[in-house]
Amino acid sequence: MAPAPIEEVQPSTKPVTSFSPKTCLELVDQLTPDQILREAQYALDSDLLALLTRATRSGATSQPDSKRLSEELKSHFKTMSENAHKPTFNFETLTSGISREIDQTTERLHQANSEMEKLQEQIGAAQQLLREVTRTTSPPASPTLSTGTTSSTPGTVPFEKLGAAEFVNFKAEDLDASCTYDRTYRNRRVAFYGEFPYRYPGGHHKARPIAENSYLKGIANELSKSHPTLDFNSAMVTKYDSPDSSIPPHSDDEECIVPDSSIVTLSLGAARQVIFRRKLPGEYKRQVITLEHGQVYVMSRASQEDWDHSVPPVKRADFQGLRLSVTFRLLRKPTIAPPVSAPPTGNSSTSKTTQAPIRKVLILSDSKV
Ligand SMILES: O=C(O)CCC(=O)C(=O)O
Ligand SMILES: [Fe+2]
Repeated sequence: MAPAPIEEVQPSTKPVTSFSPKTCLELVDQLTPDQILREAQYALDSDLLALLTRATRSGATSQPDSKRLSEELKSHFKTMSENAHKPTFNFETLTSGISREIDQTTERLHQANSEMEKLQEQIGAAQQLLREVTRTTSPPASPTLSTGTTSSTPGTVPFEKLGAAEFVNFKAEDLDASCTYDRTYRNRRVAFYGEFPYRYPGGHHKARPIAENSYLKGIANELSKSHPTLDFNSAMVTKYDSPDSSIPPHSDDEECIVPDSSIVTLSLGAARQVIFRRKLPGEYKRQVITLEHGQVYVMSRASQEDWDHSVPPVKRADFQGLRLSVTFRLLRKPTIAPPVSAPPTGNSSTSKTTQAPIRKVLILSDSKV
């Protein structure tokens, strides 16, 4: 059977009236449910009407064309129903927009990071330059001995050099011959004499009084006579008898040295250098003194917190021979730990010397070894 011809449908002849959105809403409010349905149907029809009009105008009366028209209608309805459920914003557009923003921000972050790295490099170079300039241009500090219990300020030096006259007649060889050395380090020997034992990182010495009428006693007596304010109760003789003989950087900061006392060193024999370094972080200062025979230098115990000192090795060709130093210190009376098994006495007025327990500590500071 031949398909019925499609009648041409005239577009709606309804008069076109324009309403403001407000009026439209008011009108919709007044419609009954049936009227709303009819209006919706009309809106839908007007789309269909337009399609049918287009199809008939183009003479689509044959079967294949009517099939095409029906396909077109189906696809039209499909699109309409899909659009009806689509959200008002496009999710994909939104996410791709956001990821583009993220990419741009990340790129800007990378640029900022590399700028920051460049700046840090420049700051490092500037700091290095400043250190160099400070090292080469800082004027020598005035030789003010940093004494007292507080730490020294960068402007002061940790030693004071005293005159040599009183000790020039003492001989390094004679002192060496009269000493009994009680410790031998890698390249120097040490003889300790004192009322109390002396313990430091890397070594310790038992108490051993300076013998009356000994050569060392003569030196100690001379020191007490010529510098009566310098108080000491021990003397340590160090023997440097080769170019390698040296003492590494260290501080005489042991607890057993009386905190506000002075540490006095006499140099006998060949001249050697002593190097002082300020050891606080961020502060660079170095002082070198050359000690001749008979010279004395004094350091405060407090300065040991901020400075270290050393006697470096010398070149073989520069080695001038035997040097002995004698270091006088004021040591504390050691505290005695109570016997481990002793029952509690219940006596709260226990003497101070029996209170401190023996503690084993791992010492990580530099040593005199
Ligand atoms: O020999 C010197 O001048 C330094 C000795 C010294 O630093 C020490 O015995 O602690
Ligand atoms: Fe020392």
